[in-house]
Amino acid sequence: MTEPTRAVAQGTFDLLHPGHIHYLEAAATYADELHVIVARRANVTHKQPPILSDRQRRETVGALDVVDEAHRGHPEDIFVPIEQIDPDVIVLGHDQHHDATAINETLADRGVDCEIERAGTREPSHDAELLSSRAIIDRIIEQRG
Ligand SMILES: Cc1cc2nc3c(=O)[nH]c(=O)nc-3n(C[C@H](O)[C@H](O)[C@H](O)COP(=O)(O)O)c2cc1C
Ligand SMILES: Nc1ncnc2c1ncn2[C@@H]1O[C@H](COP(=O)(O)OP(=O)(O)OP(=O)(O)O)[C@@H](O)[C@H]1O
Repeated sequence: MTEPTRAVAQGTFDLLHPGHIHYLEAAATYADELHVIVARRANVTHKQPPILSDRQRRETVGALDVVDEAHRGHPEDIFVPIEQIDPDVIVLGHDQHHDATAINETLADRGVDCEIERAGTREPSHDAELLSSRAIIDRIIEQRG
């Protein structure tokens, strides 16, 4: 019997919304199993840190039907979980700043044979739909602050 293929998605996943679901469902189409790496709070330096703890974000993402396993990210070396999961494909989010060429070079250096793909964008389906954790926080501050 052949081994199931594995896709990896990754991100912060603070305050889940339909944009996250869209990304995870898109990533799941690339393989038999979807593994998600949830970024450590200390590594979220390109924007405001998440409201929810590392553990809560991992447990919530892991409870979604589309996700086979959610992993807490490594604190120092983001390629350690990748080496452990040994995916067939890493699916980047539509707006993620990561450079696919640089990731490919590191994967080759570390002996991981893996493709890089990029998921598409989910547009709002109605006026009030919020597809960003930051936008949800702004709405809370505006309405309850
Ligand atoms: C291939 C890959 C592996 C990653 N692994 C980790 C990890 O082990 N630990 C971690 O804290 N973040 C990890 N990240 C997440 C990044 O550190 C970054 O915080 C994340 O991409 C933020 O995405 P967002 O702005 O879409 O939430 C990884 C990112 C990539 C592209
Ligand atoms: N509207 C969307 N369409 C497609 N993918 C999305 C959408 N929103 C988020 N994602 C994807 O979900 C993953 C995790 O996203 P992240 O945790 O950064 O959420 P976010 O809501 O975009 O955050 P923030 O609002 O704080 O920037 C990323 O790969 C991101 O590209």
